[in-house]
Amino acid sequence: MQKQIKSALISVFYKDNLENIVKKLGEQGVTIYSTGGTQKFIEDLGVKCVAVEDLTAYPSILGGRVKTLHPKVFGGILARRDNPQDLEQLKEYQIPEIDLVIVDLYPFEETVKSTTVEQTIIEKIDIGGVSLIRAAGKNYKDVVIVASKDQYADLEKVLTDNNGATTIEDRRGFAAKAFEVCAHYDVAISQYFLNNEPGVNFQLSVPEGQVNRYGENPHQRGVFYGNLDEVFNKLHGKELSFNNLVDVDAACQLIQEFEETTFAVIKHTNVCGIASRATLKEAWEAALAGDKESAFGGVLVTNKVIDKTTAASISEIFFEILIAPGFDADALTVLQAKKNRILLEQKQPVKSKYMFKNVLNGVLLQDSDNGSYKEWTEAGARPATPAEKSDLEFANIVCKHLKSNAIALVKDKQLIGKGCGQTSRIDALRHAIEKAGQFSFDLKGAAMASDAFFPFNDCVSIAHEHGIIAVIQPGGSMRDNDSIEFCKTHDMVMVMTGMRHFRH
Ligand SMILES: NC(=O)c1ncn([C@@H]2O[C@H](COP(=O)(O)O)[C@@H](O)[C@H]2O)c1NC=O
Repeated sequence: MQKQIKSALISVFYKDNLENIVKKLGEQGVTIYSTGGTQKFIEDLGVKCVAVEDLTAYPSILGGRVKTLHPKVFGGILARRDNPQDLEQLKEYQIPEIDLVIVDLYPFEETVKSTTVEQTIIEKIDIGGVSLIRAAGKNYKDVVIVASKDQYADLEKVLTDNNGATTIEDRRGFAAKAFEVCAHYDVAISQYFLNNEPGVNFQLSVPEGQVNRYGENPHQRGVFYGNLDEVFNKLHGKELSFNNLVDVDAACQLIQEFEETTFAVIKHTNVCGIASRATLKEAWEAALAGDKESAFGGVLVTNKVIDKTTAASISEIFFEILIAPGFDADALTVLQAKKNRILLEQKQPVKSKYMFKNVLNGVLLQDSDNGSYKEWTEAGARPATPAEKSDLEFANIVCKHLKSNAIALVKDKQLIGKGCGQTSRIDALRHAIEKAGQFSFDLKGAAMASDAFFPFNDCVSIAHEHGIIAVIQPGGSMRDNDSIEFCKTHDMVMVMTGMRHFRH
């Protein structure tokens, strides 16, 4: 049923972009009630407006903490227009009906970001505004609720297209958004009180959901809740897909572990090629050489600005996405020659405090795996040489970013073989060795990382057969000694970090 707006209560924090609405309401003869600052804004536009204090016959008190919280306001919003007793009571207490409520809440989240002064933050917890939104949302059958400045344009459209009349579908739509606004607002407040730690309930409210073309597969829906623009400037290419976003995240998480000039190639969240070198072009070539076959259609990432020479070399292969902290202008020209590539300039690191996973009828939450060991224990035949040490450290980081069970084989800061997502560690090693063989890498003198301990000495024994001389692993198996003894008697280095990096 169409309903004409005859009266409105407006109480907004941000007044910008409200002019047209106020003027339209004025032209349409709508009675407007308003609070202090908003009232002044409306009157300055030359539109008539009734002060809420005049409606309630009560002043704004406690420095504005109580201004709209009054039965004369809430009665007019909550009264069911098809309920004779409600209407009778409105008459009895001289309460006018309110058909439209426009609120923009105190900016709580922005305030938390801009100050640590508790009192300033607490004062930005809106009480009256949220109550108005809830009341109008509850009575959506009769009342239109505009709960945020983000909806001014939608209201303006209704006022223009329909001359101030709304359908029940319009009002229900506004109500749905209204409760979303309140829920998000309350989650932000509770996160503040919880110091951003997980509470008793699982609470997360991420605004700005962007619908992906589809989910992991075309028959699945997908939505990204987050703000890509905060992290990247998209310099070229189409919209990122659901799977692209997953890979981009994996790529960023990996590359930010490296300070030296490093290039990596990611496929299905796993790193298939990575190398650190003196120059970017060398790093790129060494990363690609690690597994040229898998690199096809991959996500490429580096921690240095892309120069023209490297861009020309990268351009020779087919890739989906290239992420870098910057692109030289001439490099960009080279890379933009093909339209189907996505080029992302990364503005800031990807920081994620927690990870979530839906399981059974709930959600698992854990800290992100930002941990790294303090000091390793030498447990093999001899201490690692500086070159072995750097390869072991490199391999350990790479392994942390591979799906379990994972093994990474590294030589001269280049990934030369990896096995991941395997159901046994020994299979992961076999696969890593096969990959190294496929691209003719000599494993003699290579370093091996394992994401978790070795339950038997089979892995170190196979590694030894292929010339691998240094091993990094967390340790912690009941039979650690079997692997340790093997290394000791076969002149192999073994270091134990005490920190496992499963990635299920
Ligand atoms: N206390 C109240 O009764 C109350 N009623 C409305 N507000 C808020 O006051 C603000 C508008 O105030 P003003 O019109 O004075 O600029 C809005 O953000 C609105 O959400 C209130 N403020 C906080 O709760």
